[in-house]
Amino acid sequence: MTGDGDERGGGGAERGGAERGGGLAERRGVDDVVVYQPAEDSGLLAEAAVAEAHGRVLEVGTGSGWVAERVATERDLDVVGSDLNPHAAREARERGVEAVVADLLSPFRADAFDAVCFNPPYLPTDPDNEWGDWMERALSGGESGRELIEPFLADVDRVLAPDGVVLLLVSSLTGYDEVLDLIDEAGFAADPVVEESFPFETLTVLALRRA
Ligand SMILES: C[S@@+](CC[C@H](N)C(=O)[O-])C[C@H]1O[C@@H](n2cnc3c(N)ncnc32)[C@H](O)[C@@H]1O
Repeated sequence: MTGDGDERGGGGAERGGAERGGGLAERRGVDDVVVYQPAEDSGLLAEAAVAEAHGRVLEVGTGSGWVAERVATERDLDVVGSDLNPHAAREARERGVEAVVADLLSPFRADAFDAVCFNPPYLPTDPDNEWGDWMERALSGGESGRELIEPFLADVDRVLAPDGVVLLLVSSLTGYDEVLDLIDEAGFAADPVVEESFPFETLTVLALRRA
């Protein structure tokens, strides 16, 4: 998505549980529900994944499940979505996507996937301004913008089958060259698949293959 955190979330996220402070939503355990809804970044990841994915596919941070659903239906591939946010996993399942609650790649076994897609939370965020809710989890990449990208890249080789591909969305706000360095350190070579510029950022989806 384009611009700052509000713009990224404003078009892309839906806030549920309107009643707060002990209201019905909180009593039902759904206070502060936020699931990131498809936006420009989602569209770019879907375009790249439809073009490049093969075999068994994992979408990390699936949010609404919209990207995973597109890959499954347009390519007739077996796709699993995962998200730290249980409300997202549920929404993805309601869309027909097999989805699980997971922290990045931790529960998945070695060599499990032929393609792994990720549109990470990537906005650099001042720690004093972090909201600590599901919206912040969907948007914030911590102070550097790379706090989710770093552990993802450090572990993704493990779950990737031979000849596997990783499709990673990168924003210029996150530090493109710094992400390329992390990719290199993780033993991958990167090729841009799709790229689009907006007033405040350029979004690129990179295809990573073992160097
Ligand atoms: C920018 S949103 C992308 C959502 C969806 N893939 C899309 O493109 O529309 C990032 C997603 O990553 C999820 N997320 C954040 N931290 C995570 C973690 N540690 N493990 C898995 N998912 C995480 C968020 O809940 C959110 O759904």
